[in-house]
Amino acid sequence: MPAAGRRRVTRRLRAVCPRSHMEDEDCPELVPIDLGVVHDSEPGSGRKIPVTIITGYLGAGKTTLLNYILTEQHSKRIAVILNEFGEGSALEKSLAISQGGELYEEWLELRNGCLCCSVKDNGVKAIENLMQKRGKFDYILLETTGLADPGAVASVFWVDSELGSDIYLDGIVSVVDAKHGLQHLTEEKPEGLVNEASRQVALADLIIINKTDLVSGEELNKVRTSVRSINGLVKILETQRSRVDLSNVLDLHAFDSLSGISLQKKIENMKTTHAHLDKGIMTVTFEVLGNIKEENLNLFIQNLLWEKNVKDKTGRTMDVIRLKGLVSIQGKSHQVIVQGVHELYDVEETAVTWKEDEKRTNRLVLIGRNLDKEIIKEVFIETVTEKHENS
Ligand SMILES: Nc1nc2c(ncn2[C@@H]2O[C@H](COP(=O)(O)OP(=O)(O)OP(=O)(O)O)[C@@H](O)[C@H]2O)c(=O)[nH]1
Ligand SMILES: [Zn+2]
Repeated sequence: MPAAGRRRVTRRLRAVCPRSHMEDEDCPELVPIDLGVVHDSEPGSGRKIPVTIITGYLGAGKTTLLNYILTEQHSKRIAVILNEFGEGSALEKSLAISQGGELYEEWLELRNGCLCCSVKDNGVKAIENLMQKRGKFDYILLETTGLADPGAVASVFWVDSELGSDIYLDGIVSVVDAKHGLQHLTEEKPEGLVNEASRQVALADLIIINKTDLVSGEELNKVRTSVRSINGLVKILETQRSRVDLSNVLDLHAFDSLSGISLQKKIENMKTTHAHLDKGIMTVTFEVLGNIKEENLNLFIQNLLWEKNVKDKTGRTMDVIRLKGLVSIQGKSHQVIVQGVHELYDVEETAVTWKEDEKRTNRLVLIGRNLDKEIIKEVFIETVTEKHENS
């Protein structure tokens, strides 16, 4: 039984991948090839290690950002995981650990290769095992390949807190190339697939538009507008050589209840969505007053993310990539935050209480395709006001 007021729902059979080794319970082991000095592993410290995913299209400036963080941040022992973590085939992973401005690289062997899908929790386990051998890191930075879907990688790390993992997902940072970003974002994929660049922007908690030295103010404006039209919630920074104030990148707590306060501000400041010309990804937000039941909220989210039976006017399935919300659950004095990535979602109480004179309300933000705000809002109202019997 999940602890009261805290619930992570994962539907593993659906949420993972079509491969056949789902039954395989073997844990891949990250093996440090050079077993050098073993550091204190601070037993029993109970401290959880944040993981920041750094994504962005080919050549956007991800590695430049990583290197910048490693040179700027001396006080933390940062582990950097490079290359195709989370993708199927590679047997070796390079893992670089930085300490005191020096970088140690290690090659890691994955015994049974696949870190994605079935082994998703084991991927985290592998890092935990390594920390046991090598001492704890303070922070983990993970660079995905330019064509990766960060949602899949995020799912690996957004693990059930009840599993007692040492690691938590802190945030997703996407680097966008100021010069070529627009071209990547508008690229048409066959069969109406979402292009990778848009997906990376949709999932991001922070966007860094990099290489601003290569574009005019007007071009930069276009990229910014395009990014904003996809993700109405994300913070956008503009950089050269990915030089960014690190407090904007690290410790975002974008996936836990601590983000409740900043989420509220962001939702309040969000401009109402403007009409969209393209059929790409966009952000919609709506608000419904009153208290709702948690079971009805679950039903709403599951219809959207799992059953995918919410359609737009023309019968197309609404495809939600990212979901965030602050809701008011009946009988709970605290605001509740809802988070979703692909088919995983989480409902968690925040530290913020509803004030006595405050109107109880539910605000949701959805990022995805074929989203029709009016229809979603209607479906939400229907679902939360309907009487669902307890069996
Ligand atoms: N002009 C300019 N070049 C930059 C800037 N930032 C990075 N670069 C260059 O762009 C190239 C790609 O940068 P990387 O950091 O390797 O990009 P990446 O996203 O890690 O690339 P992949 O891992 O290959 O997808 C390098 O040659 C960088 O030196 C910038 O702000 N301006
Ligand atoms: Zn790179």
